Amino acid sequence: MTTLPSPATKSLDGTGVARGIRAEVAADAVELNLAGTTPRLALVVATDHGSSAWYVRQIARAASAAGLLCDVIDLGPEAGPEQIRSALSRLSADPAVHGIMLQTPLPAGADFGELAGAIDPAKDVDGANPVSQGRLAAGLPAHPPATAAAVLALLDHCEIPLLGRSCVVVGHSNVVGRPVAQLLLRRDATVTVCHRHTEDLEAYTRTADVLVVAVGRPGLITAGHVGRDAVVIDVGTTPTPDGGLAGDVDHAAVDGRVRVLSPVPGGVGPVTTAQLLRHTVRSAAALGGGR
Ligand SMILES: Nc1nc(=O)c2c([nH]1)NC[C@@H]1CN(c3ccc(C(=O)N[C@@H](CCC(=O)O)C(=O)O)cc3)C=[N+]21
Repeated sequence: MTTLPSPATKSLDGTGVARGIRAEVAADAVELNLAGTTPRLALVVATDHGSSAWYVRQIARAASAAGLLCDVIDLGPEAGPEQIRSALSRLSADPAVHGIMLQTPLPAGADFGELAGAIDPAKDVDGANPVSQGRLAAGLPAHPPATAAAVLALLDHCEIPLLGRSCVVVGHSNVVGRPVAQLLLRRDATVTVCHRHTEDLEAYTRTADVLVVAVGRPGLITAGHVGRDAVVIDVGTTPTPDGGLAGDVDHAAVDGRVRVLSPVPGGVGPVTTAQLLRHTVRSAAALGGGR
């Protein structure tokens, strides 16, 4: 009997996938512009958090390169809930705006779900309104959160089969874990959702053909948590003291053990930004009107 060599791990190229999506978005934006609609995305910011500021700059740059307009409405970290709500309501009523995103984190006392209720679901390009989340769960058309959509875009890019497969999602946040589970269910995967109170996490994650981890705890997933041949999507992005980013997966420990692994940085992150733009051109096409 010979021992099989450990499988080589393929690293997912999120940057390349994002580039492809941005090219599609740019082509769609040309068509929309010719038809008289310039897709317009509005970002509402009420935080001075570094990760949000970085993301806002990134979105603005990618939007302008793809032929979309992007407005940043910076209300400052002291903004009150009513101020945020009225900005979202005004943008929802503005026919020139096709996409609206409320950045997290929010000031203390502001509830994300409550405020996102003021975003017109037709413009809710980051799937934040509880109505969008409900529609997603009910299998109705809705934009999923961009990060959740990015996870599926990466899996689809590699043609990972989902129907009937064991998919384990670690993390049950409204921005990633829950909507990813809903998207996987829509594809008839067998979905298990684990979270901070799950006992014996490894027992679940080891069974996964596809493992999606989105909790924000570096090193949570290590060699004992993954089966050979698993496809692992690492959604964590925790800043490290040296100015880098750490995912939730111990990449050195699982490398060579799993079949596919999405890196951090360069995995889900860049696809998230591209997906937000994709949702915006889709909304612009559906809404039309107003330049
Ligand atoms: N409502 C809401 N939805 C969000 O999705 C949301 C938000 N608020 N607030 C801020 C955070 C931050 N965020 C990132 C997206 C992409 C990268 C990204 O592309 N990162 C690069 C690397 C960045 C680097 O090198 O520093 C990567 O992963 O390769 C990072 C962070 C989305 N956020």
